[in-house]
Amino acid sequence: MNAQDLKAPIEYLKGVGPARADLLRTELNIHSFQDLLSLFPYRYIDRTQFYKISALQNTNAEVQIIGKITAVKMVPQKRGKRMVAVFEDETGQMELVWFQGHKWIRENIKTNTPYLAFGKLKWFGNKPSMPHPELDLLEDFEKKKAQRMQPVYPSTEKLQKRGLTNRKMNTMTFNLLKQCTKGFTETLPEEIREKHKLVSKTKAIFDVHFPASVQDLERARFRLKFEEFFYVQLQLIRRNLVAKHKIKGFPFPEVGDYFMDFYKNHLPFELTHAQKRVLKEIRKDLRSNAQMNRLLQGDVGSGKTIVGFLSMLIAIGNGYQACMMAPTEILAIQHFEGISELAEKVGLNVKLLTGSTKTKERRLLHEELASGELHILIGTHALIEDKVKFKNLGLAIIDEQHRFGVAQRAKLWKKNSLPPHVMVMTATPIPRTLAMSVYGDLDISVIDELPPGRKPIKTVHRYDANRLKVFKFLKDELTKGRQAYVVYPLIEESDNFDYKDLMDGYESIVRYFPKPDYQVSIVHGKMKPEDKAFEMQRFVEGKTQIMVATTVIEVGVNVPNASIMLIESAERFGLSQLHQLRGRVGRGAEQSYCVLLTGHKLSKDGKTRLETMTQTNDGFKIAEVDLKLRGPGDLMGTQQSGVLQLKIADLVQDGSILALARKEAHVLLKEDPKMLLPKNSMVNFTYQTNMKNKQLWNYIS
Ligand SMILES: Nc1ncnc2c1ncn2[C@@H]1O[C@H](COP(=O)(O)OP(=O)(O)OP(=O)(O)O)[C@@H](O)[C@H]1O
Repeated sequence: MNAQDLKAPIEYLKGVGPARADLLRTELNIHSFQDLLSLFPYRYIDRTQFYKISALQNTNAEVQIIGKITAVKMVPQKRGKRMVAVFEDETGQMELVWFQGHKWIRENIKTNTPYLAFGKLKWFGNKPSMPHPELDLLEDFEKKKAQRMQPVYPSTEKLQKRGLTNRKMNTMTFNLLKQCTKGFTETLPEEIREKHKLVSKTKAIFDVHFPASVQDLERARFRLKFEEFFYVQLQLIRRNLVAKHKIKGFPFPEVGDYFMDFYKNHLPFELTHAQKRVLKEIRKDLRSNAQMNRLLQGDVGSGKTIVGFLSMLIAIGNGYQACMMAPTEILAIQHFEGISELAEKVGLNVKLLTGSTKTKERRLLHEELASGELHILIGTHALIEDKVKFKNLGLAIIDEQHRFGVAQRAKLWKKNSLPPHVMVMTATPIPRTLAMSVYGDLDISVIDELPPGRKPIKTVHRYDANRLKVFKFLKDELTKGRQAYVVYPLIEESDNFDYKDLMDGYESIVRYFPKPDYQVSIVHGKMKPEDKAFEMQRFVEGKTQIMVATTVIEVGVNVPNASIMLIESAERFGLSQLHQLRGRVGRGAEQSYCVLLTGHKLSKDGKTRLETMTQTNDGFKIAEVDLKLRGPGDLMGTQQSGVLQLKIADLVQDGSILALARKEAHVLLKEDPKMLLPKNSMVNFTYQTNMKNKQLWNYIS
C-alpha cells in the first residue's frame, strides 16, 4: 500500500462498509485509512504478565493465566443456568463462568489442553473466578506475539452498541497495518532522529498500535509525541520569524530623557531583579528594527505596571506616543490614576478614554492625540474605535490578553505607517509548557519574583455554618483600620438568581455592619459604569470599609489597605479565578487573609480547588493544578484550542519532550529559514530543507 492508498475513504477498508464508515466518521472523525492509523490507543492491556492461581491477589484486576480446563458443568440459578468450567494450573484451581453462549462454548472448548484465560477477577470469599474470559489456545497465543500489549481505542457507547467494539477496532487496525508492507515515509529529519535516538516512523506507527513490549511502546510514543510537538513548534516559531523578518518596527535607539529622569530621580522603589531583567529584554526589542510582540507574564502583584510605564517612557523619549488598553472601565480608571501619578513627575500628558468619556472631553482628547500633545492614552475598547487617531503610536500595552482578542490587537496596527510595539500583560500564570505552545508567536518575559516585604496571604476554608464567626473576625480586622472585599459568584451578569444572592448578601452585610460605624460599597456588572467607578473610588479613598462585589474586581484592582478577601460560594469559582481574587489583598505591609466560604456539599474537583488554595500562594503551581483539572483547551478558551488539539502528546505531562522539540525546531529554522510552511493545518505538511531537499510528507498527523 502506498501513500495515496492511505487516503482512501474508510468504507473501502475490509470489514467496514458504508454503515460503519458513517459511524466512524461521525463518532470518531475517521474518514480515511490514515485517520484510522492516527487513532492512537489511550491505554493498553498488558498481556506480557502471567499469573499463577495460588498467587492471585484479592482484587478485580484483569489477569491472564495459563491452565487447563478439567471439567465443565451446568449450575442452575434463579433464572436459567450458568456454565462453570474448572480451570487448573500446577498451583491451584479456579472457576471460569459463562451466563450465556453455552452452546458455542460446549462445542468449541477442549478439555485437558493448555489455554490462556484472560479477564477480570471476581471473588467469592477467597475463591477466585473469571466471568466470560477471553480464551485462546496457548499455541495460538504464541503465534500472536504482536498482540501482547493489547490496544484499547477511544470509543463511544454508540460504537459499542453497533458492533464496533474494541476487538473489532483492533482487528481493523491490525489488518490495515498488515497491508502497509512498504512502511511509512519518514517525517523527521534523519539528523534529529539519530541525535535523540528516535525510532523510525514505520516502527513508531506499528508499535504504538501493537507493541511487543513496554519499552517498544514507550519509544514509539516518545517519537510520536516529539514529532507532534516539533511540527506545532515549527509552525509557531516560523510564524514568529516571518513576522520578525517582515514586520518592521520603529527603532528606539535611546532610552531617552524621560526614562533617565524618572529612573534616577522618581522611581518609588528599587526594582526587583525580575523587573530589571524583563526591562532589559524589552529594551533589546525596542532597540531593534523589528516590531516587538511580547507577553509580559507576572503573578498578581508582581509589579507589571511599573515595567509597562518605564517602557512607555522609552517610546515617548524617542518622540512617539504610548497607549494602554484595559478590559474594563474600572481597570482603565485605575491604571489611569496610577500612571498619571507617575507621569506627573516627569511632566507628561496622560488622558483617559472610555465609553463614558463626555463628547466635549473627547473632542479635546482627539485633537491632542492628533497633534502629539498627548503622550499617553489609557482606556478600554474605546481606544480602537476608528475616530481615535494617534499622531504616532509607538507602543501599545494591552492588559489581559484573554478579553482582548487577536483581531482587536491587529486593529491597533492600522493606526500607523508601521505597527506599534506591542506588549501584552497578563496576570494569569500560564504554565511555561502551555505558554510556549499557545503564545509561540509572542516572546515571553516572566516576572517571577514578588516585591520584597510581602507577607504571604493566609488562606482558610470555612463552611457557611460558621459565617457568624467569620463576620466577627472581619469586624476585628476592620476595627484595626483595614478594609475588606466580599465577593459573590455571578457567573452570568444577566443571571437573576445569582443577582438575588448578591443583593441578599449585601443586605445581610449591611445589617451586620450597620451605619454609621461602617460604610459598605457595592459594585456589580448591572450598574452604570460611572456608578461603579464612583463606588470603587470611595473604597480606594477609604471612605467605605467593605466592598461587596462580583468578579468585576477580579483583575488588577489595587487597594493596598484592603487586607481581607472573603469569597462566598467559593466552590463555584475556578481555581485561577480564586487566585486572581485573592491577589486583590496582600498588597500592603499588613498581614492579609483570604476566607473561602462554602456549603457542605463539595465535588471532588471542588475540594481539590479549595485545598490547593489553602496550601499555596504560588500562581504557577495553581495554574498547573488548574490545567490538570480543566484541561488546556478550557483554560485558554476556544480561540486557541485549535493549536492544542494534540493527538498523542500531553501538555501537562510531556513538558520536557516539548522543550526538546522546540529546541530542535529552532535549530532547524535557523539553518534553513526558507522552509515552506503549510497554511493552517498540519496535514499535508511539506517542507523543503537544504538537507538534499527532502520532501517530508506527514501521512499520519
Ligand atoms: N520593586 C517593587 N518594590 C516595591 N513595591 C513594588 C515594586 N514593584 C511594584 N510594587 C508595588 O506593588 C504593587 C503591585 O504592583 P502592580 O499593581 O504593578 O502589580 P501587577 O503585576 O500589575 O499585579 P496585578 O496583575 O494584580 O494588577 C503596587 O502597589 C506597586 O506599587
